[in-house]
Amino acid sequence: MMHRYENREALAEALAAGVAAVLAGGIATRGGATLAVSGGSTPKLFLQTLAKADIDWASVCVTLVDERWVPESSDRSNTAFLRRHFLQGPAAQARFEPLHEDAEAPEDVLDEIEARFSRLPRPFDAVILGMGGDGHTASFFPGGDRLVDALDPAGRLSVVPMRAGGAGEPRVTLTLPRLADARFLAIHIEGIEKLRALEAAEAAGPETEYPVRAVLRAPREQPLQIFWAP
Ligand SMILES: O=C(O)[C@H](O)[C@@H](O)[C@H](O)[C@H](O)COP(=O)(O)O
Repeated sequence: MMHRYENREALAEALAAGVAAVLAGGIATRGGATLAVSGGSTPKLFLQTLAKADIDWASVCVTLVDERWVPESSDRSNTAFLRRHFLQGPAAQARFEPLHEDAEAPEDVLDEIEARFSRLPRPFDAVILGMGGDGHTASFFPGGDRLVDALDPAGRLSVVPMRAGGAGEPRVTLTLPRLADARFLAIHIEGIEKLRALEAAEAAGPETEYPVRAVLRAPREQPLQIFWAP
């Protein structure tokens, strides 16, 4: 289902209101809620808006859909981005589950990260994905060395490392099955270039070409929500 807004402010307000309602619903019915968000640049305004929502943030667990393997002191760190733009004000009460640990390579600590994520409630209440102009989402990059594992709908892992030409540093990413069963699943994109890339991804073709296809094609009870503004 496609939601188009006149501008990015209106999109941020609408998406934040929708996610806050989903989280409040999770808290009311299950006593807690889980939210996985994307890094990159697009989510900043949405996250700043969501952080002010009047919900019981202490009952919310927040995590990332993917992380760049850099220390938190790096301006490439999605964790640092979240701490700066989201885990502030009321939302500072949320519990943050990091995807990164202090180690040279993701493989050094992968078992610990996998174990932590396997203990989180499943499915997530809300997952908000971004998308790159090359059709990647989370760290499902075209040409990624673990792309097939990450997109395996029957895969049992929650987290895989990923290296790809377009990715910069090594990444860790939640896997397709861990993300695609979210109660509320959204892709948030802005700008005409990303809209065109999404349209290209909606056409027939292999998932390895535009990995976001795996998300677009995942069978779901509730429709995937796409949020776009120019
Ligand atoms: O860590 C990351 O890089 C993201 O989670 C990634 O999947 C992001 O959503 C897209 O690359 C879009 O990024 P922009 O919003 O910066 O265009």
